[in-house]
Amino acid sequence: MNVIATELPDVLIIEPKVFGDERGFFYESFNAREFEKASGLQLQFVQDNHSRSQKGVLRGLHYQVEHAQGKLVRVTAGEVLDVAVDIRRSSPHFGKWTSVRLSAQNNRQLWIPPGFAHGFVVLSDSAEFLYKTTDYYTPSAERCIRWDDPELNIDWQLTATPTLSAKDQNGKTLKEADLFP
Ligand SMILES: Cc1cn([C@H]2C[C@H](O)[C@@H](COP(=O)(O)OP(=O)(O)O[C@H]3O[C@@H](C)C(=O)[C@@H](O)[C@H]3O)O2)c(=O)[nH]c1=O
Repeated sequence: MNVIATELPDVLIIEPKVFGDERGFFYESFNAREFEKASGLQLQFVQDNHSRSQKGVLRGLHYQVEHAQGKLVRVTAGEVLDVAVDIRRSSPHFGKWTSVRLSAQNNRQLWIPPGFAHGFVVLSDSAEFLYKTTDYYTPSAERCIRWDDPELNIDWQLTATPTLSAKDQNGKTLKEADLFP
C-alpha cells in the first residue's frame, strides 16, 4: 500500500497493492494495521456507504458540523473527480481544495479527514462510489457548500452543467456557511 501526499497535507491518496491474475484481481480495500503503518492514522470506521450516479452528476460539497466525518472514499466502477476542501478556520489551508481522479482502473482511494467538505463529479457514463466514515450520518448536522462558490473557484473539469440534488442546488457559499473553528 502506497500513501501519496496532496496539496493539502491532511488529505492523502491511498494506493492499495493489487494482485492481478488470470481470474481477475484481488486487493485489500482496507486494512487498519497497514493503513496505520503507512499513514500514522488510527481510525475507527462506523459506516460504509455506496452510491451510484450517472455521468455529470455532482454530489457536494458536504460535511457535518457535529459528528464530523472522516471519509475514506473509492470508486469501483467508472471514474469521478473527487474534491476535498479545508473548511477549518484555524487551518493554514483554510478555503483551499484539492482534486483527485478516482476510478475502477486506478483503484485509488482518498482519505478526507473531519473538518473538510467533500464532493465529486462523475466523469464516466456512470460511477459506483464507496466510502467508509468515522462517524454516523447525522441529518440535523448536515451542511452543504455551493460547488460553484466563486471564492473556492474549484476546477471540476466539467464540459456541461452538472446534475445536482435539490439540496445541493441550495448550498451556501463559504462566507455564509457554518464552518469548523
Ligand atoms: C449520506 C446519507 C444519506 N442517507 C439518505 C438520506 C437521503 O434520503 C438519501 C440521499 O442522501 P444525499 O442526497 O445526502 O446523498 P449524497 O448526496 O450522496 O450525500 C453524500 O455526498 C457525498 C459527497 C458525501 O461526502 C457524503 O458524506 C454524503 O453527504 O440517503 C442516509 O440514510 N445515510 C447517509 O449516510
